[in-house]
Amino acid sequence: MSTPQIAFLKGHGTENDFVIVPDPDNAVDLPASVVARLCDRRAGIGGDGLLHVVRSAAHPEARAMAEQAEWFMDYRNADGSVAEMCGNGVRVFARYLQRAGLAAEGDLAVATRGGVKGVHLAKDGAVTVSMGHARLPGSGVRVTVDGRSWDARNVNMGNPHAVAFVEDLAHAGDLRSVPPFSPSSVYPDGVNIEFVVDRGPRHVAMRVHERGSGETRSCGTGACAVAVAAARRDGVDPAVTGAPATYTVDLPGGTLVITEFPDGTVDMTGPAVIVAEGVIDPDWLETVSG
Ligand SMILES: N[C@@H](CCC[C@H](N)C(=O)O)C(=O)O
Repeated sequence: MSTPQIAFLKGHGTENDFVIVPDPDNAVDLPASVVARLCDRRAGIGGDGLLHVVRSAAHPEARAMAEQAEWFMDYRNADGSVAEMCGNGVRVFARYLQRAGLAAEGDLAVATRGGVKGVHLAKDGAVTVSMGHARLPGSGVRVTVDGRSWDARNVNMGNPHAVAFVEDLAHAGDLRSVPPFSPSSVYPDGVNIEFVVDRGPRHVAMRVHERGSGETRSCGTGACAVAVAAARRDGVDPAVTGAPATYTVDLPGGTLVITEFPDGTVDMTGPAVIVAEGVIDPDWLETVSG
């Protein structure tokens, strides 16, 4: 039997780039090995991750959310591993739905492994995601790169982050070749690590080493974790002041604006772009699926 043709798109949010595979009925088999080949920048299409677009009702992990959100973002990292949440991914996912005529400008809900997220597609092209609550479990960790080490704050945005304030972003070294953190009891499933410097009042810049993808040019959940960690470091807690706190976060691939509200929820706003679409060559797919 010949392999069926599978459509894909390519998109990015602040240069965190994704292969998008629309598959409403959850009919496409995407084992980790195939995802890793599709995300390979030389032998595949290339991406920091893959967005498998499935109707919630058709996916066992999302069926319970189908009443609240028609579409499920089945997110995979570039190495094929599964993650709970991807902030830039949700924005690009929503942009794809809009482009495909499956969502309109305004509000929609997207199911993720981290729960249902509210998304707003604005007229000016910006996309805002209600990311839910940031959790800051007490335990900190130590992050070491090239002989330098820093205390890092443990922030959970549905997925795990360790946020380290450094003197210079260059001190994070070559994050492509040096995984800066080894598995520990604090993060048995691995962790995303953010390196942060100040740029001005409520304005920071960061680099990130993503679990399952290596250094990327942006990470939405990471930017939220950084904004919340920076606020606490600055003595700002919206739950105490009763006023929202907004931080601007510069990343190598662009800028994200993060607001934490008095109820502890976090909104993230940034761009989302579709750059191409095509068809995966069935012969190639057969060789990598083998
Ligand atoms: N790039 C994403 C985060 C993707 C998941 C992450 N690598 C993990 O394993 O938790 C974002 O924009 O949030």
